[in-house]
Amino acid sequence: MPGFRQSIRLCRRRFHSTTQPSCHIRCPSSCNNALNNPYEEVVRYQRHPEDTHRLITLLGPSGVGVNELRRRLIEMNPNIFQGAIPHTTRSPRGYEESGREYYFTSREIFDNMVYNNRFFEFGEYKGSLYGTSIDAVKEVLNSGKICIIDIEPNAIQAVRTHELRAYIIYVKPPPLERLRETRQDSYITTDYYVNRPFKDEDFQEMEESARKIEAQYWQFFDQVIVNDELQDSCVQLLTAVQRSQDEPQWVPACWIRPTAGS
Ligand SMILES: Nc1ncnc2c1ncn2[C@@H]1O[C@H](COP(=O)(O)OP(=O)(O)OP(=O)(O)O)[C@@H](O)[C@H]1O
Repeated sequence: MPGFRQSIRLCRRRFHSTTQPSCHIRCPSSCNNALNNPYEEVVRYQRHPEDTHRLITLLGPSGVGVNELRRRLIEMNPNIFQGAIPHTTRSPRGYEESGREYYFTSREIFDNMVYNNRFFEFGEYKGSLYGTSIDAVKEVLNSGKICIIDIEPNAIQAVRTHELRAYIIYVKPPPLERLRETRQDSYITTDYYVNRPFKDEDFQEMEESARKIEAQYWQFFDQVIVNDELQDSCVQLLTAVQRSQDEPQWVPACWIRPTAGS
């Protein structure tokens, strides 16, 4: 879905580069806000085979390869892995079908969903609204598949719920020297160019952004993948995703419903 990726990405970029609030993140009232609380009670959690899968959430600085990794994982086995279909208020193009590329909705319905906190994040790009909804994620999970989405760091709180039990994977840039070597033939999408080769300042921006994300959110990462060689990163991602579903993990205690007397 290049259209969506590009639109939401550019809408995110505008949000970061200006003070104009063009991209919005949902802040849930469930659990206490762990961001403001340095200590969080955790418990060991083992997913039961009949439980829905944990939501796989990727995040990282812009351009690091989050979307590439997500795309490759889904391509590996589309019967197991699936992204969430985004909502948009833009009109469908000839080949597009509602519920396949996007859920095409009116602005009124979209606004209603915003009002009812149904989006993890949403934003406006070229006059149209785009967003990832909780219901779209739940639809994938309820179908028995593993849902994999990418989010902005600010949306971490919105996915850390007992319903979604998000497993958060941080995609970290390798050192500058390795970025230069591995991205020689890669292209970055910016506000001005759909695709152009990476420059040193893109790498520096990526590193700066990574530092900020890590300083603020490190404690929420279940797994860190240094995206050096793409093939290695894909293997690491697949292993992490399998582990997240099949092996016991530490999760916030408030995700596990308290039993009487405990
Ligand atoms: N390990 C890698 N080695 C070489 N090129 C890579 C690697 N990872 C990603 N790329 C390339 O870097 C470019 C940017 O990756 P991608 O579009 O996934 O970024 P992103 O993290 O989703 O950023 P944004 O949120 O800004 O879209 C793409 O052309 C992608 O193919």
